[in-house]
Amino acid sequence: MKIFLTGYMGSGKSVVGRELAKILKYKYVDLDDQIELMQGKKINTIFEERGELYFRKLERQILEDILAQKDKMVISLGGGTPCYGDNFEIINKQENTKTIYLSASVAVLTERLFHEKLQRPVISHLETREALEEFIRKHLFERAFYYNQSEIIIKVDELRVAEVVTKITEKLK
Ligand SMILES: Nc1ncnc2c1ncn2[C@@H]1O[C@H](COP(=O)(O)OP(=O)(O)OP(=O)(O)O)[C@@H](O)[C@H]1O
Ligand SMILES: O=C(O)C1=C[C@@H](O)[C@@H](O)[C@H](O)C1
Ligand SMILES: [Mg+2]
Repeated sequence: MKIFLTGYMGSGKSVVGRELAKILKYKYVDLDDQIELMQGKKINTIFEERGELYFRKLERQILEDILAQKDKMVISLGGGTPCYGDNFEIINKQENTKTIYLSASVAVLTERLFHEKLQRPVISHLETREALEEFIRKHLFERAFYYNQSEIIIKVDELRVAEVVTKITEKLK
């Protein structure tokens, strides 16, 4: 089985995905890390040098590579991956996949991302907490349409990472 984690930046796809893979003894792939590895560049640099569209094409290519692999895997998608082109459709078309939306509130995302926005080119220009919150509110509203197409939805605001992992393993039974 391939388990795909979806959700907004800061929802915990990477930290939860890594732990979930350990517990299930599945291979772990972080789509963003994979892009950086293949390009030998940070995502920030790719955005700066080539722009977002180029990044989205890379993201799509790597998603296709992952889908072609046979291993049992946990895949942490990028925050935008399910929202571009037919990325979500090609995931759902595959047999034996589960998609899981880590759903966090605007307040929690703002709190987490304010300290980490510089690694994330989509939000790095937002200087104040208020500007970041306003941006996330609108952006999450647009993107939630895609994230909500995931088969399992976990509300993560009140949960520690280990608790999110436990919830997921229970829902997978
Ligand atoms: N359940 C949680 N409780 C507390 N902190 C959390 C939780 N989940 C994630 N975090 C923290 O939030 C930050 C963002 O998490 P993470 O990098 O996993 O998000 P992401 O969904 O992978 O984001 P991106 O889409 O940008 O890759 C990290 O500092 C992480 O430790
Ligand atoms: O939400 C987004 O559009 C992004 C999220 C990150 O995971 C990275 O894929 C990149 O920073 C873009
Ligand atoms: Mg991540």
